[in-house]
Amino acid sequence: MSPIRIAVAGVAGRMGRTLVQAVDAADGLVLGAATERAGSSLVGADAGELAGVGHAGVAVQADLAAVVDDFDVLIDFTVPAATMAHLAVCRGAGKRMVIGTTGLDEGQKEAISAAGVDIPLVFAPNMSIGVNLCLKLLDIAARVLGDEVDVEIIEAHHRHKVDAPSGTALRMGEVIADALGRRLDEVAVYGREGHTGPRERAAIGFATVRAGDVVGEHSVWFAGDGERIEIAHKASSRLTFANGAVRAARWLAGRPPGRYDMQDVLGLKDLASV
Ligand SMILES: NC(=O)C1=CN([C@@H]2O[C@H](COP(=O)(O)OP(=O)(O)OC[C@H]3O[C@@H](n4cnc5c(N)ncnc54)[C@H](OP(=O)(O)O)[C@@H]3O)[C@@H](O)[C@H]2O)C=CC1
Ligand SMILES: O=C(O)C1=N[C@H](C(=O)O)C[C@H](O)C1
Repeated sequence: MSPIRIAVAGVAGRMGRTLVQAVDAADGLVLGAATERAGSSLVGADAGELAGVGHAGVAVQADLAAVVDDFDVLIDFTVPAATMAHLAVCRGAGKRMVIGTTGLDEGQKEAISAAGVDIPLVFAPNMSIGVNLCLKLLDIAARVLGDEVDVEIIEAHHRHKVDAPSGTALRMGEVIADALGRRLDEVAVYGREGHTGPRERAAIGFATVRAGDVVGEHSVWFAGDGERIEIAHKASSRLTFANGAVRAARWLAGRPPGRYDMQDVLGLKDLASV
């Protein structure tokens, strides 16, 4: 069977380089193309050398459309505007996509859903198995604990991260709000300062830390009277996300068009809930 040819967008970024390492280590996958922002000094460099895995024979391109015949699946962990441009190219050319970019607005998320009519794509704010298992655990915890507890989501990331709260924290909030029959946009409280008054019972609070080289940490509190449950995940290597993206790229082969997420890839939607 011929290998699945992967394109990595934003290949000079923290995730871009890690994705090239993960593709290099994966059976049945080969790096077919790599892109960077137009104007980057790294356009033209060898993508394998950039990622520290040796010469790959894949020169970094500024324009995804120019290399559209060189890949089967695009893995995109970049910035929202770039992801939207790449989505248009992939939709037009019938290419599959794995999208990990966070910080997208509602219109951009709708554009991803619309592209899912024509191409199969996986879109998830966190590709790690552990976080996706936590999403399932959060759904169960919220259904069991109901309105008896206060829910607070605390996340920490490295100093370079540009969006807050993290896409993962927001997804955790959505899962919990859905389980409790609440609307996240009505109950979310993003940070607190000054004379806030007492806590609203239905609120779902978010707290954000940006510091040092923290890869990604999420902790959800379900705090009641007399006890507190915490469901927490700590990523210590970006390979956990990159390996999840590689798994998603493999899973997409032969799928009909649709917008999927990592719960689909991992088969977690089939697990019984409470
Ligand atoms: N879903 C998941 O599991 C995970 C998601 N993420 C998300 O992935 C995204 C990237 O994170 P990270 O790697 O840390 O960020 P980086 O800033 O390190 O990487 C982003 C890269 O994209 C490049 N880029 C910008 N515009 C374009 C363009 N038009 N074409 C090609 N490349 C472009 C940037 O170039 P330049 O710097 O020159 O502008 C940069 O090299 C974030 O949204 C983050 O939240 C991160 C980890 C896990
Ligand atoms: O920017 C990051 O680094 C990460 N972003 C994702 C998010 O916003 O949830 C996932 C991961 O925690 C790392």
